Amino acid sequence: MKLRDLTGQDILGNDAAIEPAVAALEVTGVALDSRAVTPGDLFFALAGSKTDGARFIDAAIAAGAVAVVGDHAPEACKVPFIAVANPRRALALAAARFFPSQPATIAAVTGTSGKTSVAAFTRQIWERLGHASASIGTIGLVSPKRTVYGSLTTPDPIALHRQLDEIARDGVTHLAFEASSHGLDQYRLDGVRVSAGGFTNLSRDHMDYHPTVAHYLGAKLRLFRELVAPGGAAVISADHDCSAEAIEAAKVRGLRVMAVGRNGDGAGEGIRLTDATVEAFTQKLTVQHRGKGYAIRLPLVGEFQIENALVSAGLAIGTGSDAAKVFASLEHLEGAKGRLERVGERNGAPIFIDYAHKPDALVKALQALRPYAKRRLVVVFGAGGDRDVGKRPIMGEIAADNADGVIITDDNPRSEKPEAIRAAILATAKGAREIGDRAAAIRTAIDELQDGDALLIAGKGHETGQIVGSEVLPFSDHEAVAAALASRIA
Ligand SMILES: CC(=O)N[C@H]1[C@@H](OP(=O)(O)OP(=O)(O)OC[C@H]2O[C@@H](n3ccc(=O)[nH]c3=O)[C@H](O)[C@@H]2O)O[C@H](CO)[C@@H](O)[C@@H]1O[C@H](C)C(=O)N[C@@H](C)C(=O)N[C@H](CCC(=O)O)C(=O)O
Ligand SMILES: Nc1ncnc2c1ncn2[C@@H]1O[C@H](COP(=O)(O)OP(=O)(O)OP(=O)(O)O)[C@@H](O)[C@H]1O
Ligand SMILES: N[C@H](CCC[C@H](N)C(=O)O)C(=O)O
Ligand SMILES: [Mg+2]
Repeated sequence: MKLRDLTGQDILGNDAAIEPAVAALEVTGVALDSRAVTPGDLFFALAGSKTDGARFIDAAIAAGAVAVVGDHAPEACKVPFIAVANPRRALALAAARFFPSQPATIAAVTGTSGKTSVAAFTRQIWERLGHASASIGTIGLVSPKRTVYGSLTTPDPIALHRQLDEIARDGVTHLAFEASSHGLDQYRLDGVRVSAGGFTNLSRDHMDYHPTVAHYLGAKLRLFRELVAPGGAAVISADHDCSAEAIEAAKVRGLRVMAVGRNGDGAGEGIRLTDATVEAFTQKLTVQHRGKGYAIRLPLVGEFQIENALVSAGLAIGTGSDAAKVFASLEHLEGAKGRLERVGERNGAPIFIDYAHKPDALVKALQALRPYAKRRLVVVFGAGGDRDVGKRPIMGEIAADNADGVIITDDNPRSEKPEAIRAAILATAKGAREIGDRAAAIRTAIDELQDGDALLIAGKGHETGQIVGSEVLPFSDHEAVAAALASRIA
């Protein structure tokens, strides 16, 4: 591929004038990290949160980079340097050129909570309707031919576009993926041909990264303002304070707005939830779409899963699937791993693993489990290190207010002192106990369960490791529960 194919005016903007000899350079790859450069690559020097990629230009050239793209030229550069106003966006668009195939139908979902669930549900709906379907997000890539564990919710643009190209060539026609606020803010998903965008909700999260809530919402709304293709669908949960702003952003772009939820547009394109009742571990729903009523038995615990299911249904309908078939398929949904997942019971008390690691999710998870606790509702949780410190006391208070027994333990301490993280939560979690060792905390909570209790183990969901310092130690809440239950039986 020639450099000009990756750096057209549409990618670089009008201020980038490239000499013909440079434009004709042969480029064999794109790279955003000097340590990953291979000979023939075009290196993108990105200013980041920890360091500046411009510091690694010489290292990239030494590794074989044939040209460099960045926003400010270094004093001396041994290979052609192309200056652009927005190197991150240029990288994503170049990556889309380099990895050109994409599934024909792509839905992206954003929102503080529910993205992983919506991506998984949308994939399952399409699958049931006979489409070769995949999802990409926090739990990695799930597709018919390959399943790859992921580390970021929205992968970096090179990894993302490479995966899109691979799955499209595998025959995947339908993809649902998660658009995190970091991903949107860092232009990781630019260049993806998004047919429909979904928006679940907005609550406190990532205040270590976004300077204000408005900035956080603004990042999420990039999905509608800039990324969903013209004429595409915007499926928006209508039951939140920010719903009107999201709907407005989509309308301004001329997208097909589908408002879903209790305030959804049941007479028109959206989906209105008209009734919901809990029945054992399922929920009976009635919904309305284009004026027609549908009854659905959703096989999931947690009121919030209704929102996720309706956004998913909207994404499938908004990309052309038959409404009646879509609603029928909701009866077969399986929750994403570690999302209010019932993993066992002791003395008749159900044990749930959930990924609630932010305040709103913790409230919702505890409220969802209240009907299953005739006696005590117990929660075991902590908070991740090197992340928003402000959420810790808020989550402590939520646990104290919404549970009858609270054990504060470690999540992923990362570079922080685990006892300091626990102390910040304990400060507001009145009556809570402290057991730092997560396996021991889970064991203790399970040991104490009696008939009529319910246990929530929150924060790590599907995770298979615990990040302590820079090490990832093998750890899974699922395995810890299984071990605790086995030790009681033996
Ligand atoms: C804070 C953040 O979002 N950082 C992301 C960002 O890195 P950065 O550009 O800020 O990195 P940096 O370390 O400052 O380095 C700047 C540049 O120098 C380059 N470099 C650096 C060192 C070197 O030797 N050579 C070199 O070229 C780096 O590759 C980078 O391009 O861009 C990188 C490439 O896309 C991401 O991998 C990286 O994610 C880090 C690993 C991360 O932990 N991100 C988390 C916070 C995140 O993105 N989470 C979201 C949300 C999850 C949720 O919703 O809860 C997600 O989508 O997962
Ligand atoms: N629609 C929702 N409203 C409120 N809370 C939710 C909703 N959906 C899920 N949750 C809570 O958030 C947790 C994470 O859900 P999920 O993984 O689907 O969201 P996510 O947006 O992908 O989160 P993350 O950004 O951490 O990857 C769940 O375990 C549950 O506690
Ligand atoms: N994508 C989120 C996941 C947090 C999960 C929680 N277990 C923690 O470590 O804080 C993050 O990286 O901020
Ligand atoms: Mg997720």
